[in-house]
Amino acid sequence: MAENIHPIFDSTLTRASKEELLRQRAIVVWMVGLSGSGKSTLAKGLELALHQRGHLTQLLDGDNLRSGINNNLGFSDADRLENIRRSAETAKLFLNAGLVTICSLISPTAEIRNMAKNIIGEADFYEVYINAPFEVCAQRDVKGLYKKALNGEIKNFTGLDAPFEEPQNPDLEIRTDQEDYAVSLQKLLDAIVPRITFAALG
Ligand SMILES: Nc1ncnc2c1ncn2[C@@H]1O[C@H](COP(=O)(O)OS(=O)(=O)O)[C@@H](OP(=O)(O)O)[C@H]1O
Ligand SMILES: Nc1ncnc2c1ncn2[C@@H]1O[C@H](COP(=O)(O)OP(=O)(O)O)[C@@H](O)[C@H]1O
Repeated sequence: MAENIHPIFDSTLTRASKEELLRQRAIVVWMVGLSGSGKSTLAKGLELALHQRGHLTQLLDGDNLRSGINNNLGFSDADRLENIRRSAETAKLFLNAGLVTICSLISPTAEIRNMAKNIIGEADFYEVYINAPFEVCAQRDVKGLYKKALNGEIKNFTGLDAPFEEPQNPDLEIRTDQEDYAVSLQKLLDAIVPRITFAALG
């Protein structure tokens, strides 16, 4: 626990000043779902579509974060909790810089997602459940991980021998087993664009 620290607080240059500069409202879009459900594909697509509409964005994807800031973490419960804690703290930095911040991490338990929501703040946390059943993800097996996990070559694999608790009350649910990429992306855009559209006050 950090002691004897005194964070600076600048009341002149606020997040609102930065949002005004960027002509957008900042938000954290937190995508939850099994490996292979479509998080990274949709996160990338959403980021590009928003960029093309003139928004400044930042994508934080689990695999990428685990290649850098989280590269000392594995897939135990404790490491996943720390992985999400650091990822949420990182997202909060981008949020406070006024960016539309898109996070795509499995985030497998209610405890983990609540922690992320508490770090970021409920008002700025938009949870999207990218839902595809385990069997569909295993069939897709984009990275060959399901085959390895089912052969016992990977331990603590989400949905197999590590838990995945479905979000009970997400802000948005996308069924990637029932709708194609274009439909899924459009649903995301319909939900997010109004929330980041800048409307000058007064
Ligand atoms: N055991 C196990 N279980 C699940 N996933 C595994 C595992 N080992 C490696 N991978 C790869 O790690 C990516 C998930 O990392 P995350 O940081 O999103 O996971 S978590 O939120 O901490 O649970 C995940 O990426 P996605 O497929 O994009 O979800 C995998 O590429
Ligand atoms: N509606 C959809 N949205 C996103 N991806 C989809 C959809 N339908 C099928 N897919 C496919 O599912 C796979 C998802 O892989 P990926 O985005 O890497 O998942 P994750 O990041 O959750 O592990 C891709 O091969 C993608 O083409």
